[in-house]
Amino acid sequence: MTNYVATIVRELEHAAELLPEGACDRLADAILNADAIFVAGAGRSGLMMKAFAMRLMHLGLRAHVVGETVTPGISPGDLLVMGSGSGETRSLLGMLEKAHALQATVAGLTIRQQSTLGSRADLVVLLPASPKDQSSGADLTIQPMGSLFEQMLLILLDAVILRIMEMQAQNSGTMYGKHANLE
Ligand SMILES: O=P(O)(O)OC[C@H]1O[C@](O)(CO)[C@@H](O)[C@@H]1O
Repeated sequence: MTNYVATIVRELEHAAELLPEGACDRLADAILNADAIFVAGAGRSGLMMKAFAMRLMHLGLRAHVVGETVTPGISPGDLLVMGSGSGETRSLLGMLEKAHALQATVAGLTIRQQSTLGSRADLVVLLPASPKDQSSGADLTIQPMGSLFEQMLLILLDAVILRIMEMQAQNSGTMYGKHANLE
């Protein structure tokens, strides 16, 4: 019987080796230079972005999830971080244009530089994976649709959190003080 867990871990190790140099540093710098950080993504990609926003909040940063009822408007000096494997998810592209019109910076985490998100974001991090239609990168994964992308998104963003912790001399203890206490 195939050990699927081991197969997924091998896919992740391989994809991690293909990650562009300095991706974490560039994202960490953009986050620390922003007044507030907004995150957006659809479906499972969106869930990974929400997990990231939670850790940004634990770091004491002003983090918001686009679409939540309590999310304020974006302003100049803010950063919108979007995760989309295809880089073409329609609901996200409207936000990208709007954020630019409002003079916010956009960071895009996607697979293809030639996608709309990859070509229009101010800061682009390319993740080696396959988009949901598996039109490219299918040799990297046996998993369905965008699963490898979504896993890499979570791992890369967790690495960005570690980088910010290092830059700010924070640790799990300082962050745990901001953990939800009404759960
Ligand atoms: O990451 P993308 O290309 O924006 O696509 C998001 C969509 O893909 C999925 O994550 C499925 O792989 C859906 O949950 C979601 O609708």
